[in-house]
Amino acid sequence: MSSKHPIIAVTGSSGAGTSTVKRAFEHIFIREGITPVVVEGDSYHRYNRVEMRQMMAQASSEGKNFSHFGVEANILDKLEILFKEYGETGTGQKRYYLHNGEEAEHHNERLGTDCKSGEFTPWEPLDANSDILFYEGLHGGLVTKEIDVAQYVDLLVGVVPIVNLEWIQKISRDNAERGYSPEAIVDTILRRMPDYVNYITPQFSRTHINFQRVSTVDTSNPFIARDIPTADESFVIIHINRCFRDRFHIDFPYLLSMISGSFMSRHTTLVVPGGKMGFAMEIILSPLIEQMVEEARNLKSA
Ligand SMILES: Nc1ncnc2c1ncn2[C@@H]1O[C@H](COP(=O)(O)OP(=O)(O)OP(=O)(O)O)[C@@H](O)[C@H]1O
Ligand SMILES: O=C(CO)[C@H](O)[C@H](O)COP(=O)(O)O
Repeated sequence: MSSKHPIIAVTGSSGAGTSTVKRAFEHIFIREGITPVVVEGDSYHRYNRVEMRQMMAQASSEGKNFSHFGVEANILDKLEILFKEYGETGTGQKRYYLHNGEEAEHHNERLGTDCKSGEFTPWEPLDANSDILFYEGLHGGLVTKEIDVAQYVDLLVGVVPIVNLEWIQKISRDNAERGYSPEAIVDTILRRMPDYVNYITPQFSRTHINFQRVSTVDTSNPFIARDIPTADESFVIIHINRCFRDRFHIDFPYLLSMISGSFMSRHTTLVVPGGKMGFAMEIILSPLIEQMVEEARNLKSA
């Protein structure tokens, strides 16, 4: 943990809604006058799309499991090094994984490169003089025997819909925005399942705060669902780790009075209507982030 150069990580499975939550954080940063450097977890994949397909075919022919959720398909030792370096000096390098032609065009224009969808941009230095590093991706809370990414994270947030909802969100997004067939997406979910259990879910016991969306409509068969349940068709369960709650003096009675329709289901767990998720994030997280950044600025100027 570094209080001079704080790191915030939003971690969740593919389709969980981490990109959506990232936008909520970006609004907080703009409003609070905070300059972040943003690191996308997908840029720590080890292989580009063509290489990954070759690796998956090879693993499959050997009867092995291989997916983006696992450690072998990613350079998580480098992610750990980035977090350590940023925490110590506020510096480091980043790159982007290009999911589609639109992202490729945007970064090619910016960098004068000719990268294609499914490839990485070249590594580039992080912008100097940032207030915080903001990571969004699959492995912000990862700990294995060899790698410990979580140790450097000052605020670790889990985004975890109930699993049927997560699958509906993934199938819908990958079909509409990434052009994959529903059958191909279900194959990906199945192939990733062992790594999901071994590497993704354990992270949610290390998070400081989890946001878990639960739907109030029938999602019993997520594989035939046509629409993503809307905000009004859901609640969000917000679980705050006890030590973290004490460190930042999180005041549940205040939150209950501010968020209409909210209630406590346990002494560390607040439930809010789905439509209030953005607002809840804002009033819970803004003061914590403000405090972290203020402490960091004081340390830097001391
Ligand atoms: N709170 C929400 N309410 C309604 N829809 C949501 C919510 N969160 C996410 N979604 C929808 O679920 C889909 C997946 O969300 P998102 O793209 O944020 O996932 P992700 O975790 O960033 O996935 P990846 O890591 O694969 O990019 C999107 O279509 C998004 O609009
Ligand atoms: O979802 C992901 C991780 O969250 C991967 O970024 C995604 O699967 C990349 O693979 P492809 O570009 O082949 O779709």
